[in-house]
Amino acid sequence: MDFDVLYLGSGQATWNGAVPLAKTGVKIAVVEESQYGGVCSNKGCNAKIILDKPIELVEKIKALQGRGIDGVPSLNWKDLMAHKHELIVPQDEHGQSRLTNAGITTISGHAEFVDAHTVKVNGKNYTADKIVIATGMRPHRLDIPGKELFHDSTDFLSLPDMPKHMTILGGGFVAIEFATIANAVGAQVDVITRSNRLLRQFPAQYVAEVQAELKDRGVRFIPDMEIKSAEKQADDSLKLVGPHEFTLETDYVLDATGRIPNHDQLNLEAAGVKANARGIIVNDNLQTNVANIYAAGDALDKTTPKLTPTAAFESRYLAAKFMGKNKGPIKYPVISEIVFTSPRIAQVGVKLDEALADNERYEVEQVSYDGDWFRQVENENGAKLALIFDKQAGKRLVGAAELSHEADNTINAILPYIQMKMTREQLNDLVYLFPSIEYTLQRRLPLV
Ligand SMILES: Cc1cc2nc3c(=O)[nH]c(=O)nc-3n(C[C@H](O)[C@H](O)[C@H](O)COP(=O)(O)OP(=O)(O)OC[C@H]3O[C@@H](n4cnc5c(N)ncnc54)[C@H](O)[C@@H]3O)c2cc1C
Ligand SMILES: NC(=O)c1ccc[n+]([C@@H]2O[C@H](COP(=O)([O-])OP(=O)(O)OC[C@H]3O[C@@H](n4cnc5c(N)ncnc54)[C@H](O)[C@@H]3O)[C@@H](O)[C@H]2O)c1
Repeated sequence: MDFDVLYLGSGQATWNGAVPLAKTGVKIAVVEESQYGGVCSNKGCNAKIILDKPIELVEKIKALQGRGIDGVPSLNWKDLMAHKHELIVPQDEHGQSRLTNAGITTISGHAEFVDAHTVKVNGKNYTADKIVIATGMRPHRLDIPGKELFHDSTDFLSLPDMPKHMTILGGGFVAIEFATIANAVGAQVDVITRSNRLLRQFPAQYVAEVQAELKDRGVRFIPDMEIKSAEKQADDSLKLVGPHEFTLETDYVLDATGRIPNHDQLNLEAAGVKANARGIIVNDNLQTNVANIYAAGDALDKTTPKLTPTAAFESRYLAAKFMGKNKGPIKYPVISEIVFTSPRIAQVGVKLDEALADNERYEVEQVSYDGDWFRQVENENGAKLALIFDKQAGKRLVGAAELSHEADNTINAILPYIQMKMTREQLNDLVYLFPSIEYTLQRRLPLV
């Protein structure tokens, strides 16, 4: 065999485990057909947050007008994009050197199975004892006439000029985060959804507040609408056509209707690996139906969220298994999620909507920050936190959700309490900085 372990794809689901595994002397190769480091590093989370942060900053400055700050700075898309390029362009090279510095062989090109132990790249066969499929997902594209006129999240993250009128199809993470960004830098934004519910995985009441805020800022929502076709007009604008004589003229269409796994391009049949439209099918050891082939990250058919931290967790789990350190099934910890809207919505553990629907089991404490002096330092109105307690487990804290500009920090602070099932005594032994979100939470959390 050429290698002990061959990883297909170089994203979070690969390098988090492959790098420490290589340091134990295991002979590893990674095949990558695009940019090293995968979607998150090159055309996902990192690029998005660079464009988002200045927008959050301006929102915070707006809230302090007349409270010590006079004047709102303007956002400049071209410079913002140049700043993004400066930070993101080196990620590809950095992603490759992170692997080679650990002694991993990198193979650039498209991988396809030849059999269960052999993968072909650029016409050359490579054999390995174990193979990990970590090939992630790509944007789903609507299959309608005129679809070639649409753009995806990767295009948006490199847009040289912000169009005057942007139309976004979909109501998920990408649609709403990018609507927030495009609106903030001055585009007229329309969001077209096939239902009337955005961001299904987040609390309905918080999503409604984010949607109302976006409407106030000028975003138009067109619910219950499925676009049937698109055509280019003489003046280069685009015309979208829907049922009941619906038409809309726009300058740019972002198709944000989800992501699909890349396994259809792996010749899985040659290895006999089973998959479905959601991803590669694995058991609770992340092992496919073919004993020496495993899968991790977005490539999986899984119910856990397809996010960077879950891909990294799975990658570390497999590496520990290959080191012989971990023989049991994967045990996911509580998982936190955030949508980078403005304000943000973040959550961890048991979901708020589920808790509200089951008051036999859960007790929900709704906390408003409007009367909290520390959270009013930035004059943020309407920020709120929900704490979810399990009545059947001694009223233990099992979930939390927050709507605020600081939701990421709050939920990160609450996560260890839930994951570690911390008691009041253990919590009292933590001496936090003052003033800080963690300090305020420490006093507020009624732990058992
Ligand atoms: C716009 C956007 C924003 C996001 N923001 C966030 C966020 O804020 N927080 C968060 O947690 N998650 C976010 N995500 C999700 C996150 O990017 C993914 O969950 C994460 O990248 C998954 O890592 P992965 O290693 O499983 O897959 P990927 O990062 O997709 O890596 C797979 C790699 O495999 C390569 N590949 C595919 N097929 C082949 C082949 N046949 N041969 C060789 N190479 C192949 C691909 O080129 C790719 O580099 C975002 C995603 C997008 C699109
Ligand atoms: N903040 C974050 O953590 C973050 C940010 C961006 C993306 N992501 C990850 O990336 C993945 C993809 O995000 P996304 O926004 O592309 O997908 P998504 O699944 O969140 O949203 C897809 C949207 O498109 C709609 N849709 C699907 N098919 C459609 C059709 N045929 N016609 C009209 N609408 C249709 C869905 O109803 C949904 O509103 C998610 O799994 C998410 O985990 C995470």
